[in-house]
Amino acid sequence: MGEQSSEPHKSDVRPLKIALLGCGVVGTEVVRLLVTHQADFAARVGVPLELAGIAVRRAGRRRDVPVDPDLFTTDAAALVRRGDIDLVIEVIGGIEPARSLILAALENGASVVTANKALLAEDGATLFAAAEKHGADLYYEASVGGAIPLIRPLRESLAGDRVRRVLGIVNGTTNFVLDRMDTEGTGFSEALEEAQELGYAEADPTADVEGFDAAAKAAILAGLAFHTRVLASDVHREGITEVTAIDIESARAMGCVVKLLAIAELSADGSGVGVRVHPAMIPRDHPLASVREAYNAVFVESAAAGQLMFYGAGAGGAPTASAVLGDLVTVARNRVQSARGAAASTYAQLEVHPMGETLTRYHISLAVDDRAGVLASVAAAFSRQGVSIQTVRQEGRGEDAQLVVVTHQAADRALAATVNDLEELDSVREVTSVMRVEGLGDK
Ligand SMILES: NC(=O)C1=CN([C@@H]2O[C@H](COP(=O)(O)OP(=O)(O)OC[C@H]3O[C@@H](n4cnc5c(N)ncnc54)[C@H](O)[C@@H]3O)[C@@H](O)[C@H]2O)C=CC1
Ligand SMILES: N[C@@H](CC=O)C(=O)O
Ligand code: NA
Repeated sequence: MGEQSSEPHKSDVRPLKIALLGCGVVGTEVVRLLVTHQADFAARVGVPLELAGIAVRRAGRRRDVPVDPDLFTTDAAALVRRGDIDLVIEVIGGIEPARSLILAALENGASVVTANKALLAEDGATLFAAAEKHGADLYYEASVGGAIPLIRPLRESLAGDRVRRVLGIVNGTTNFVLDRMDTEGTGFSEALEEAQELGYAEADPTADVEGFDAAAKAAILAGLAFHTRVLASDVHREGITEVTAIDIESARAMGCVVKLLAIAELSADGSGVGVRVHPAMIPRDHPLASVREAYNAVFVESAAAGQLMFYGAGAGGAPTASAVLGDLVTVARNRVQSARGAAASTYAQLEVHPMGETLTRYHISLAVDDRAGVLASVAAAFSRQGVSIQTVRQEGRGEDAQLVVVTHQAADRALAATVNDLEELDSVREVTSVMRVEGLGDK
């Protein structure tokens, strides 16, 4: 920062008091930045912001934050109910006690900033209703894409356009793991441990590697993009635990890289949305292929704006704290002006279509017998499900014979049924790799 107020705040102005819930990876950085840049915050908001309490799970732990130790409490419920608290930052994560604490804070009239995508994608409606009822703000920029401004552009900048598709990498941990597997041949567990040490992973990293975190983010993005309500449980979800070194090699052989993608699309007739999270191969010259380490990137396609791309640090303490503090300044400014941000817009009430109806393309590698007629039997399996093949090539001979098939677009259900059929063929010794392909065009 470094920017200073040209007019120092007046000492008789009542500061806005902040309760911080959780002092882990993100919370620690929030405190550090809030304290270090106190004067800038006061200048930007118009009144000083004062950290009035920090709720932690365990008392007495040595914490590397520059504040009075008396601010720490293990009684988060009492802290959010205090009459002097204006703003609450929730960075505990998970469903409970975060939900009860946010509801109590809103009932108490405080505005809330949260990074908690799991909670928003499970029960955001209850939280937004409480914010509305009590005339408070509920902001959540850090919940998707860490530091990257995504919530505000969708909620405000694109509010006059019609979004058709959102496609991106929204989980830093899995991108970090897949990137290490691809570029350095690192094993899955080793790469995951490194991501945990760097503070990217959720408290339970299953949420990352099984795609729950990305599914929650996809639900939030889809809801905002299409003005509807989407829950994490509506999202088709596949994580990266089944991605093998063979998949990564197969992708490389076809000039692709494997990424965990989150995709939300409006159906052709606009009557519904499809929302999915799964690993997919994308061409190495696709912009998403160059998203490395824990970075995130999201494409938004809309009717008037065309294609927009948002890129940046999707995880980590300081980047996430940046988004939290951006929201904090906004809700604090609103409070100073006795104003509120716009309520959540969910008027469209779109149906969420099942994955089976979604049009996708598959890359399939098969270990096959190397004899006449095998290609015909494989092609027949595709044809039985009405799936058109774009390319097929044989690699290796004899015991090493492999067929690599890339399909045209088809309903995902037909592609999955084709894979089942292939597994039953005598001439197919093993289906060695199956993965969806994105970014090759729609046909
Ligand atoms: N770490 C990251 O890169 C990002 C995290 N987020 C979200 O930010 C939130 C916080 O994440 P992290 O800081 O990484 O998690 P963390 O696990 O490092 O920190 C959470 C803290 O909350 C504390 N806590 C648990 N129960 C508590 C209670 N009842 N009262 C007070 N404190 C309690 C824990 O002891 C822990 O210190 C989560 O919702 C996460 O999904 C969002 C974007 C990025
Ligand atoms: N665990 C998440 C943190 C940010 O949301 C991730 O890895 O992206
Ligand atoms: Na963000």
